Amino acid sequence: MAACGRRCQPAREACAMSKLLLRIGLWGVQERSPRRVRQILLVNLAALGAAVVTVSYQLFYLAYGLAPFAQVVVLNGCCLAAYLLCLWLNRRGRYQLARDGLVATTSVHLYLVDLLAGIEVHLFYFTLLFMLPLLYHRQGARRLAVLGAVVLLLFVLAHFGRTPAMLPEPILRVMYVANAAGAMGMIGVIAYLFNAEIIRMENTLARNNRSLRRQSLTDELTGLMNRRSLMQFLKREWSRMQREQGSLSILMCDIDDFKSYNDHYGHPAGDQVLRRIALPLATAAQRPTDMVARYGGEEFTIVLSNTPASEALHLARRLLAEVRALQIAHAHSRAAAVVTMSVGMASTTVQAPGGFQELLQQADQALYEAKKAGRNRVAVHRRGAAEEHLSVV
Ligand SMILES: Nc1nc2c(ncn2[C@@H]2O[C@H](COP(=O)(O)OP(=O)(O)OP(=O)(O)O)[C@@H](O)[C@H]2O)c(=O)[nH]1
Repeated sequence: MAACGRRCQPAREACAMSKLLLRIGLWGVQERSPRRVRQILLVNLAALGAAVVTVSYQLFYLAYGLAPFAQVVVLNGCCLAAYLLCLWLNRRGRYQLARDGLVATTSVHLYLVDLLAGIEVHLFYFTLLFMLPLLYHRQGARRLAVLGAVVLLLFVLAHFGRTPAMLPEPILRVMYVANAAGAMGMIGVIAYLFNAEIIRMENTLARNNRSLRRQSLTDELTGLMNRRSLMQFLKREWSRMQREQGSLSILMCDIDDFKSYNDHYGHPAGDQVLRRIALPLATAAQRPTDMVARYGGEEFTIVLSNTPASEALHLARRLLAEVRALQIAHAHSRAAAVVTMSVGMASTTVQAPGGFQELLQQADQALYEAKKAGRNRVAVHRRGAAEEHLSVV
């Protein structure tokens, strides 16, 4: 129930008020469970509200003359102590007792005040009824219905069973309006706070969902897209290519002799290499329709939409040069004295049969050829008129 979200901006004052109420209602509360915090807040605010109303009445009796209201004044004093006790119980961690004590005290208090002085404070039963589902949300519908029925019964009994009012008509009218306004106001405040809480929860949920989705599509080590998002992207681009009669190229990149790099320099150093190599790859494919993903292990995949084979090959060569230019020493590589990579490339147009899985497979075959031919080079899967063949360039 802490801070207001961005939605509070247009209603800054209202937000400040809810913050103040939250601060008052949760003063000294150490609890973390949101449900428990809501209950404590509600009990504290209701106990404080009841205490304020009771004190107002005590002041009124004091000004008007205590004698005719002696019984009510004593009753008010006892109930005031009980409301304060509820606040104290919450601070001591006796949450259930505080809640039950508040509901019991309020029920009896309202009933007896009406019975003894006929002041129509039973209007506050509306507030109590509104609060019950929020206070006893775990109790089940049946128990809640029973509690609600008891409160309603008390309301009816108080309404028809109260003594004739001891106050003259104009004062009584004003009190009636004040009680009605007080009961409605308290319902409004509670509804406002809970609505603010629902909005805050919704925002948190949406934020968490976005973050989870990002995590499920991203490779943690390199920050590139992962294999799952690669597949989703390829599926989408494949359909787009077919719709728009375009072309698609795939580069499958694999670091050379990475096992021996790990063996000699250690796994953390290997991780660092993966991160460093991810950078030129990510910056190389920058069109919105391009994608770079970590396919798995030390293998990266680049998808280039609407890119003919000649352009894709140019990019592949540039990438090989950029990785070499990183100058990461690799004394145990069979390809060079620095870390290098091999690239397998496959391109297709809409006229070509097969799906994107086939294209991936072709790029993989080309990568195998590049490795076989000595690493640190590009191999292209070419589709001839009569047959397919691979060429290392
Ligand atoms: N540091 C690190 N190593 C990884 C990671 N994922 C895979 N590897 C390592 O990458 C190595 C890949 O080895 P191989 O598939 O034998 O290939 P290679 O040694 O690179 O040889 P060629 O591909 O034939 O050049 C394995 O030793 C894996 O443990 C990772 O996230 N971090």
